[in-house]
Amino acid sequence: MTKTMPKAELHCHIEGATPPALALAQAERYGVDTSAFIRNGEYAWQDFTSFVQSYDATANLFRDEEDYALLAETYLTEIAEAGAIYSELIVSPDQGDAVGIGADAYVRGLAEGAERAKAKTGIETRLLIVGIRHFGPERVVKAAEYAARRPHPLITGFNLAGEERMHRVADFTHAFDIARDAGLGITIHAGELSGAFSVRDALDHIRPARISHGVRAIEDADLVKRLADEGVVLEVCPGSNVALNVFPDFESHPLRALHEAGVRVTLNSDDPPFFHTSLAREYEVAATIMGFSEAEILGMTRTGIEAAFVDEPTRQWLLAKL
Ligand SMILES: Nc1ncnc2[nH]cnc12
Ligand SMILES: [Zn+2]
Repeated sequence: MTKTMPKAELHCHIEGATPPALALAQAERYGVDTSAFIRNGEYAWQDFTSFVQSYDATANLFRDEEDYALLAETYLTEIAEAGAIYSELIVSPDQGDAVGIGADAYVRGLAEGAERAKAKTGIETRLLIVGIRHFGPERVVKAAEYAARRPHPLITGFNLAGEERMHRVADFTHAFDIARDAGLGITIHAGELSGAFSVRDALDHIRPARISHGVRAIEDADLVKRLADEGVVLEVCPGSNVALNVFPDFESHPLRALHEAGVRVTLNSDDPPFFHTSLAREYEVAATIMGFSEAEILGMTRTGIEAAFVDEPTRQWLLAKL
């Protein structure tokens, strides 16, 4: 039912979108043993900590500008062929530093991949700079300062990801102030690994337009009402949440409850092959297991475009495609 529907996503970590076959090809090229993190053609991990280890090992298979161009082009072409018209990729300047090419070459490569995918398929892409929470507040400030320099026109937003159980949201207000003052769109991972308090902290200290996940707000009815009243958009990633055991199964996932409470929700894939999902599968699960109608799903896509970190002419152009 959802196969031919137009799709949009606001939340995908680009290295987390590496198809295992591409990771294996990169590993072969650089002579890397992948047996610790790829088994039988699938990513291997047991919990959030080992997921991050597998994620980082995969990311480190991309070592020059062209590698990052290939990664972005591969992923964006795949989702465009499945109906995606818009994608926001979460990108980490720390990753450019980790592989020794620096943030500028890293971003240039990803942007080149986005341009190639757009030329082939028409998909529109923006890049959101992410600070990594478990690297600590100082490194996150550095990521925000990098984003605030607006090193590439496709960079339109700032996010905070990583281990949510480390530090408190209030430790990152300075980083978000820097990003907000630079005119970037603001979103933050909260209410995924930690509970409703983390979402409330994000609203109180950061005032984000959107929240990455936010689903554990469901633990607090007053907070759900606040999200609805304030029109904060949740980037919901059901497949990721079930894979990481935030909720035991799709039947008990709160997407429908949040939607019925009037919260603005969108469908996203997070780190698709790590969580045995794809943007197309998220749409299909919403239809077949969660029972959303075609009109409701189209409404979530529309919400995604309304909340996208793009200029107004681009937003209107994307909305006209729905
Ligand atoms: N699901 C997730 N939560 C927090 N940080 C992440 N980085 C990549 N995927 C993530
Ligand atoms: Zn995420």
